[in-house]
Order: sequence, then structure tokens, then C-alpha cells
Amino acid sequence: MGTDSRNEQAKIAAGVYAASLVEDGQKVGLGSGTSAWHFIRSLAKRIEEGLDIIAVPASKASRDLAQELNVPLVELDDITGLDICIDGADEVAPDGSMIKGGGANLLWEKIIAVNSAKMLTVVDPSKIVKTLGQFALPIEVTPAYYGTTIRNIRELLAEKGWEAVSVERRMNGDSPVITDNDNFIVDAKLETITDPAGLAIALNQIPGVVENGLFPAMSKGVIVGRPDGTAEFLEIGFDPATVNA
Ligand SMILES: O=C[C@H](O)[C@H](O)[C@H](O)COP(=O)(O)O
Repeated sequence: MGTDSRNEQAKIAAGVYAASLVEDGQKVGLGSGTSAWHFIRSLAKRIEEGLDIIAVPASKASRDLAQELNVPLVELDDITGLDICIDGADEVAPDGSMIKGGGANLLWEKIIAVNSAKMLTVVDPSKIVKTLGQFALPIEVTPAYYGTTIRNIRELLAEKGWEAVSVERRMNGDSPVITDNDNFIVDAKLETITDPAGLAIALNQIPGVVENGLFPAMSKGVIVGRPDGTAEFLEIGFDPATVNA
């Protein structure tokens, strides 16, 4: 089995495990990305079997998938918060801090995460890290004056001593990647991210930055799937060495 296919099997296992944790009557946040979509598929099967929940999607793609699978959707604005939200991550550290936005979704995801009583993360083992920062940090910015915003991001990082390797607008061939909110994504590759909370706050002070993909200490538990179809629930404070051993 190739690495991609092994990771896919692991993501399916994490999604199935996560869906088994959802309880009748809950209001559920549906994350985005390939791992979260496996969760949505598995949740849809449980709904077919009688599970009674309502859900809010964290991206247009997740909304489309949920609608196709007859998952009952409501507007977040019409309810007061969610019981649980299940989402993927590009990196997750032992304190529950994450980098998200590898698929250009982060703004709806963050709104949903902060309005959920509990956020759980579904990943394959490759996403578990000791310290965030191998993955370039996605930052959603307005198209208006994005070049100036990128310059301001570079200046902020230099000023704070957060060594940046590169800060670039994300492209898809010759076209900029456009988010669900018609914004651009800027990917900031840092040497390492030692202060996710401080960096997240500082980035959001820059006019033109809509939101960033740092989710500091937000996850309340990590479900790691494995290529053999098993999955493990990691409490926050887990030892990353045991995951990739
Ligand atoms: O923008 C995408 C989201 O933040 C995803 O949850 C994240 O990129 C992880 O996606 P995947 O499960 O496909 O690796």
C-alpha cells in the first residue's frame, strides 16, 4: 500500500471512530478536509440508522456533501452554539494547538470551533507534531491591497523575531486560490511556531488579515486513525513519540 492510500485508510478509521462518539440530540459542527469528510460520511450512515442530530458545516464543500447525504443542516446563527465539532488538522501539537487551512478553509472552521462546547480532531499519524511549524501557516487575507498585507505580515514576523522562511500568496497554477469568502490565502512558512496564541493574536491585528489558521489549544482530544483500520483517542497532553513510534 502506498503512503497516500495508507493515510486515506487512517483518515477513514479516524472518521468512523469520531462518528461513533456523536450522541442523539446533539448539535454537531462538521469540519472540512478529507478526514472530516470521512467523519461526515460515517455520521450520515448513523443518521440513516436513526441517530437524531442537527449539524452546521464548516465549508461550502462540507455543506454540499452533508446535503447530498441527507445530514440535517441548520444555520449557526439560528441556534446557540454547538455541542461538539469534529474537524481535521494539518498539524496538531500535544497541547491541542493546530494549524488548519491547508485546503483553504479556516474562517468558518474557527467560528464553529469557538462556538462548540467540545472540539475533537481527526487525523492520520503524519499530522501529529511536537511543535507546530513544519506546515506553512495559512492566513486568509482580503484581495484588496493583499500585497501590502503580505508586506505587513513579513514585517510583523521580523519585528517579533519569528523567523519566516517564506510568506507567499497561494496559487493554483496561474490563478490565486479563492476561499469560500472570496478572499485569498497567504502561506507563511516559519522556522517553528513556539507561541501559537501570541502569533495568532498578532497576525489578526494586521488590517487585511481576515483570520489565520492557528487554533491555539482548541482541540479537546485527538482521534488518530491508523492504516490497519484502528483508531486511538489521545487526551490533550499526549506524547507524540508514542504516536509515530
Ligand atoms: O482547509 C482545510 C482544513 O483546515 C482541513 O481540516 C485541514 O487542511 C486538514 O485536511 P485533511 O484532513 O484533508 O488533511
